[in-house]
Amino acid sequence: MSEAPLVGIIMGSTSDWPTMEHAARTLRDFGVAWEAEVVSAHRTPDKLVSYATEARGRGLKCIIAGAGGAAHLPGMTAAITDIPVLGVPVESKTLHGVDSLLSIVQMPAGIPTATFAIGKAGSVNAALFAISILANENPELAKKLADFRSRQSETVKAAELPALD
Ligand SMILES: Nc1c(C(=O)O)ncn1[C@@H]1O[C@H](COP(=O)(O)O)[C@@H](O)[C@H]1O
Repeated sequence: MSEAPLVGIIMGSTSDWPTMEHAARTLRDFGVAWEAEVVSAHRTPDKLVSYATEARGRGLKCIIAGAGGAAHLPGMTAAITDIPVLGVPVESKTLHGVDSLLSIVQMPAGIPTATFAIGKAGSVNAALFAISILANENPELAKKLADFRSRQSETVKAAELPALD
């Protein structure tokens, strides 16, 4: 039997998966149980309501929501559930994700929605942020996060710049 997911990854369209899979890969690398689904505030509003309403009861500790363009999904999810919602602006073709970023970040006071960088960096960081939320109550996960950070530092310190021609 597979473990019950602790982190839900939702996205407005299958076209967001090349961005959002980085969140899934990061969670998988840390051994955190996750699930991923397409849920759209615009195209499947009833599915959004049921997903967000049931999230806490199903044991999800936070939701990573990625969307592009008029990216209402993260904010609308946060409007329905009070578990943390981490928004990832997906890079759009016409406005390069600035539209997505501004749609997610400018929430009215009272409905907080965390907002990450546009694209892959935001997707990875949303997952690392979810891991740090879970690590508050899970010392084993906290140790994995600390080890990840020190490995990352060592890699950067050991990096060498190319010689000039
Ligand atoms: N921003 C939203 C929402 C929403 O916020 O509910 N639903 C779909 N979308 C976005 O529309 C873009 C284009 O979608 P298609 O590629 O399916 O046309 C995607 O980036 C998706 O996140």
